[in-house]
Amino acid sequence: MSAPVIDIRGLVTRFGSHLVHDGLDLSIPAGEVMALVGGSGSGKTTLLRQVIGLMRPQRGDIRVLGQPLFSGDLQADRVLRQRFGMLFQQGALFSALNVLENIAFPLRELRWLDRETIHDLVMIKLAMVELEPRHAWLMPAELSGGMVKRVALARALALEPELLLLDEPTAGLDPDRSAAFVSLIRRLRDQLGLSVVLVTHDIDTLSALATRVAVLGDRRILAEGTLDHVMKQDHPFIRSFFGAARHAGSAY
Ligand SMILES: Nc1ncnc2c1ncn2[C@@H]1O[C@H](COP(=O)(O)OP(=O)(O)OP(=O)(O)O)[C@@H](O)[C@H]1O
Repeated sequence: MSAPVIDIRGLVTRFGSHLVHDGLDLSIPAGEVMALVGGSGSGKTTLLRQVIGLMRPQRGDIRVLGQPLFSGDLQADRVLRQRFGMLFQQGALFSALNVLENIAFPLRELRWLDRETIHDLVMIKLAMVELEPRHAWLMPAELSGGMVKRVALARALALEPELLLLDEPTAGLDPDRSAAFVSLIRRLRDQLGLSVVLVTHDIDTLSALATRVAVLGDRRILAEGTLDHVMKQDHPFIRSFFGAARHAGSAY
């Protein structure tokens, strides 16, 4: 198996007296699409926030792309953060910036690209997510839910990351838009050779995208492996989450 893109050891997360993760271990191999599932409040989003360095755990080690997070070396931390992209649950676009400026944001932060190059790169990213050049001038409030997700995905891909993290990528989309967004992610993943980690509640999204599944529950990883392997594990959450799929027989 290839080297892990994310390696988490002994993670402990606490909000006041509320213990969310307690000695959680998880290793995600490169090249996989790992779906992270778990009950509401099991700590999936918190885990993603920790992996991108937005939150520091009370205890434990997180290595991303072989590098420790929070190394204390600001330059090394910045370079590491440029190697992964994150799609937040609601897109998290800057509402005062238009589409072009939103996608350009991480490129401008590099401080060494000129205006013209940034413009050209943004147009390439827009085409990658199947939007048109005219969409560059729209404000986030003028976009449909599906377009917000595409713009947020283009921004997450702006720096050509090796690792893409997606928090509920299809939440809030109708079935057709959801299926179209899933096939876009799958195509980009194949074309760009990305490793992907996604949090999802949606069994259709999971079965269409994931090559591996990790189940978060009881403050740790309950099961991890292929969908077939995980579905066979005997745990109340796993039984209820995958129950419909199991009854559907060969559908998954
Ligand atoms: N900043 C915070 N302050 C206090 N508690 C928090 C904070 N962020 C998360 N929590 C709590 O930590 C737990 C895990 O939250 P998290 O959002 O990671 O769960 P989740 O598995 O992503 O849930 P969902 O599927 O409902 O989005 C929840 O009980 C939540 O209330």
